[in-house]
Amino acid sequence: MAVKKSVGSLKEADVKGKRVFVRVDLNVPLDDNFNITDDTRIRAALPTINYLMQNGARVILASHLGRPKGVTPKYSLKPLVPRLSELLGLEVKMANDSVGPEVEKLVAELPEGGVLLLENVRFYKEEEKNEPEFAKKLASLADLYVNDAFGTAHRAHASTEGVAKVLKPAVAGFLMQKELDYLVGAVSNPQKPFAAIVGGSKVSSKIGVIESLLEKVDVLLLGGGMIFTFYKAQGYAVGSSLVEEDKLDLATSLMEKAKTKGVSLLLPTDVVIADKFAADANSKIVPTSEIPDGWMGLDIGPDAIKSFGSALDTTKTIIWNGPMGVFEFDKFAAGTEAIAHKLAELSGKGVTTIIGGGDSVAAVEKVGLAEKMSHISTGGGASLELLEGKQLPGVLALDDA
Ligand SMILES: Nc1ncnc2c1ncn2[C@@H]1O[C@H](COP(=O)(O)OP(=O)(O)OP(=O)(O)O)[C@@H](O)[C@H]1O
Ligand SMILES: O=C(O)[C@H](O)COP(=O)(O)O
Repeated sequence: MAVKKSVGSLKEADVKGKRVFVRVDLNVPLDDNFNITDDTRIRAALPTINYLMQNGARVILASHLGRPKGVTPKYSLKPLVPRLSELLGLEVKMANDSVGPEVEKLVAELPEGGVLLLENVRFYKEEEKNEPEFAKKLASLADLYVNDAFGTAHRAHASTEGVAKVLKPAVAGFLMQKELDYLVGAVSNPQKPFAAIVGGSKVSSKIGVIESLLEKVDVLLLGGGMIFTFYKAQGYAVGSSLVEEDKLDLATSLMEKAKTKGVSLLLPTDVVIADKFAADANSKIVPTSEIPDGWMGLDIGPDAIKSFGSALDTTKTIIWNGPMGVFEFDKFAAGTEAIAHKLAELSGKGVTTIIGGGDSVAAVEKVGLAEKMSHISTGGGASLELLEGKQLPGVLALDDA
């Protein structure tokens, strides 16, 4: 079955005066003083909330934060209220619970265009267990369901999946739709040539993505820690670089598969090596075939940056998942940053550039290029699962278009 992307649209729902239950992903990072350190996910939820407010809906927002076990004050959503209110230009009301009489009263008092934020749905163990009774309690609060929590759509939880089965219509919000348009639409029906750049630490966590992309792309560029498993599989010495010994055969078979499919698979020809895994390590640049004992590859080298750049120059669609090196250390961030700059440049020339979540998004944001990309996913695990060709339970449960 093709990955579902055609879902009921919010634009077609009648929302005036209606109580609308909106599942958002406000799982944002907070520091020790409960300050939000990255509000991307809050801003990404605004188009749907603003639309509902402007169209006279009574908006009930539900989200999780972190992975609490039971009621845990440190995972309360209360610290988000000031920022959310500021961004929406209205005073958002906060409930102390996510179900029950107090919440029902606050919902009943909500004016048209008003917004109520429920407390962390994961304070109830029933949420992650997707218990139908809990889903029914959530559903009883509203007249229709909107899922805009793309980042949590790979979880079959009560507020992401269970409630969509009992509260109808159940439609996608604008963020959810945009994520599906890019991560399913643009990837399954790309403008060609289509290139994928896959990095990150281990090949084991990216097998599904690489296998699925090999069916679709013309060019596959590999970077990050996983390349050393590919090099070792070809008989090269890789020093103390990250290697998954039990994945050597798999690396060989992925290279063979690329050949059979006519995919041009490029591995970096040179690497930046370090004498220890640390920000202040000594470093040098060597051809990938000449890594000395005791040294480890922590970034792709300048020749690789050049050849990756030329391979990308002729493409029309690019998807990127996973950093090219240990970009958290400045000394080993050049490869990842160069790819981010290349994609920004190509975006300006009309190439569709999609950043598939997780650390690559953090890297693009670090260099201030997020605005330049066609699409930056707000989902880590969710985007990875979509790129692997998996169905997301939170999407499957929504009405068909
Ligand atoms: N050569 C390398 N050696 C060791 N670690 C590396 C290397 N290159 C990149 N990494 C590390 O890989 C990590 C990211 O890997 P991961 O597989 O989690 O990528 P991701 O898919 O972008 O992230 P997420 O899993 O959060 O979606 C980074 O922390 C980075 O430091
Ligand atoms: O940050 C995420 O990836 C989502 O909010 C999902 O969170 P979870 O991994 O705790 O389910």
